[in-house]
Amino acid sequence: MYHHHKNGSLERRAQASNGDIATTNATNGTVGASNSNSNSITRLLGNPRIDHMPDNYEDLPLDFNPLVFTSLERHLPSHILTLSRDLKAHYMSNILLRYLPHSERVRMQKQKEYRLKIILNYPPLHKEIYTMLSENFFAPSFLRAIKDNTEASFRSIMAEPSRGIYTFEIFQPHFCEMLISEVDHFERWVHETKFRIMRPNTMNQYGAVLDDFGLESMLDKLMNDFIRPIARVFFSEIGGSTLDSHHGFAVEYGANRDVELGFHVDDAEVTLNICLGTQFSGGELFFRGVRCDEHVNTETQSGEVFDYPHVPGHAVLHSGRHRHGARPTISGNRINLILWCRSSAFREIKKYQREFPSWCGECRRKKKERERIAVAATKAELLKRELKSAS
Ligand SMILES: O=C(O)CCC(=O)C(=O)O
Ligand SMILES: [Fe+2]
Repeated sequence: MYHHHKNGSLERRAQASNGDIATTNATNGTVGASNSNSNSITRLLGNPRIDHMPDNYEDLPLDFNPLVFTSLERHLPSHILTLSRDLKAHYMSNILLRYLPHSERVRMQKQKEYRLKIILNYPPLHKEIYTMLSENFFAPSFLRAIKDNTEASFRSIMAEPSRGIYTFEIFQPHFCEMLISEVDHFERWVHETKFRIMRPNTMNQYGAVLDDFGLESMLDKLMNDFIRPIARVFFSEIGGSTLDSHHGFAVEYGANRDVELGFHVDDAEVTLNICLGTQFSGGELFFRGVRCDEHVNTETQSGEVFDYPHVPGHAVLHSGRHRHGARPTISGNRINLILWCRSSAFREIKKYQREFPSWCGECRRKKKERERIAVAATKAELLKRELKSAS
């Protein structure tokens, strides 16, 4: 991500990526894992068992997209196929890990150990927020819209105050309070035990990664069951229907906290930003148009300027490439839950796309400009011919 204050250039909000990978390539014949100290234990069948019905892995905490596991299961040797789902998942994880670069594998392993160390030691304050209980978490209007699962039902609870920016009520006040006190409780525990934690990203001094202290699976459910259905409708051209990993964290502003957040784009296809509270003034989000990598620092067009004042319990859903920042929180405290939702499929496809992306405001503007010039040239040419034949 890129970040700039008033005059500099945009900063990239750096955060170690979540470890998405491309699916493995099954060749014909046997795919042997290249590990010198295990001869033949991890061998896959080259041809899938078409008649085998694979397990569903969506509810397991896995390092890779559950769909990869479902596909890969058809390639398992028979002595593995009969094992429990957990063991099969473990076996397949080991295979998949070998397709990652060494550095990525090390990073994932370190993250796992880090999270485990926290989870084994940190005593949660509100156990009830660690598993998704939609009736207790969400505003009734939001739940109804998700249940209906149509564009019309989503539109009925949403505003789109500026192109590509959707706002709606999402959380019940009570749930916001519990989340805030859980984050406070965690911060206090960190302080008291002198535990060295990692901040959500390079731009925040404060705030906590919710995924690190036990909320990962709850947030995964939030993304899969509640946000992806919406993103599928409104962000389909930027991978909204294939969101498959997330980075979930809380940002805190006010006295003894961060003050503001500079201009940046997120390391996300789709960003969910929910204000949890409490009492504050200032802290507005400012948006300045969607940009592709190439145009991230280009000028803002007048139609792209949009400011949004946060409302507790309400969410803003936007493209991660929508350039934005947060104004200083002038008084009080503001705490927001941020869920960066990513699509490994979209990122993979993007690598091979040569055409201009239609979702970039600058690419669109340039294309229009080219069209305008072409039309003007054609008109001029026609006029010239008319004049010629008239004379
Ligand atoms: O403070 C906010 O509401 C914005 C936070 C944000 O943009 C981010 O964390 O990526
Ligand atoms: Fe952001």
